[in-house]
Amino acid sequence: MSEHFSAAPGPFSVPVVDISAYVSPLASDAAVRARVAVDMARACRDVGFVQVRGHGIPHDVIAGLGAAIDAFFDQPLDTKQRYRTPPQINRGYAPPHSESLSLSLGVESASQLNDYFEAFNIGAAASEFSQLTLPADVYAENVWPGDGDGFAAAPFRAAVEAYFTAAGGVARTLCRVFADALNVSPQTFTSVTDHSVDVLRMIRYALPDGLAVGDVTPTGMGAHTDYGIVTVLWADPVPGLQVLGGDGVWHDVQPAPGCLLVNLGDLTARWTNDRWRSTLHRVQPPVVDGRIRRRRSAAYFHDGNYDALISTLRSCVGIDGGQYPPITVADHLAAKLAGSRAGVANTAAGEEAERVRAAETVDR
Ligand SMILES: O=C(O)CCC(=O)C(=O)O
Ligand SMILES: [Fe+2]
Repeated sequence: MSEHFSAAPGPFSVPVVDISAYVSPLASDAAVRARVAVDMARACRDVGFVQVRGHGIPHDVIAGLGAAIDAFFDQPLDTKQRYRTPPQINRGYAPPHSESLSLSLGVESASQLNDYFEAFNIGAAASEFSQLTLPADVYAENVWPGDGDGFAAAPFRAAVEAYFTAAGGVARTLCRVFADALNVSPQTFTSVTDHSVDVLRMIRYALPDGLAVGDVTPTGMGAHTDYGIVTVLWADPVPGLQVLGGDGVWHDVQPAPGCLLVNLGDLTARWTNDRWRSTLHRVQPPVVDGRIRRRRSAAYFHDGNYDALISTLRSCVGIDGGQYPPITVADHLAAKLAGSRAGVANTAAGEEAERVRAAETVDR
């Protein structure tokens, strides 16, 4: 049976799904979980973004992350630069313009005012998997900042690690929901995520003082799709994130109160033969009197084991066959990161690049 995978008709909105029945499965009813899975399936099919409520991350862990982000980024640029790593290592400090997200799709950055976000990345390190031999670049060791003027290293690390663990738990819970929503065994996910390439990217959007913006709208982070299985996003509840709807228009999206934003990545789109969407998004914080409103975010990327082979699920192939050849997580991530971090345009993303160009003509 073939299925039509176009966007749902009607106005754009990001559905809210409460996953608490999966966070505490022993205290919940199977019928309630089944309802959650149905709602999740619809959101993944129609939008590719979900407002996730009932995720179970304690308020103080989230508050600790916000304080840690402020503490690190408030330091002088020279101090932050000490924690830079080579572009192929997704760890440590990334100053403004060091990543070009639009190049991950093969679309050149149109302006110097693009990709002005700064980031600090941590991730799953090879030393945490002593029983496995993992590549040292993909599973790079973390670069933790030292004490600085007014910056205390130990509480920063404790807060960031606490959030990393909690967000990883949410990503794994989501995979249990996804398995039910796709009617596949939970092992479909657990078998490719026991040493998942997970990264937390903490981000701050700020324009350099005195920069003349003119009538250009700067883009904090260029249009892109995420690369992996699923992304769990915490963000300040202010405008900036824009999601490309099935209507070809960019829509502003903010986290709803008490919710984390969750979006699917390219590997899930490949797995499901685009039955579920890896949705294009970008960040464009509004400029008021030459200044942008403070915006912080933290994206937890759950990308799967580097050596996992992602082949379209049998139930999603349909009569036309799958459109994606099998690919390892490592090969897929390498092509994407070569674009965003090393400036080599990804030529394998023609369809997404087309959608970005089409939306740009609607924009202006
Ligand atoms: O800052 C945001 O809200 C989104 C960040 C994002 O899309 C990413 O890091 O991939
Ligand atoms: Fe993203």
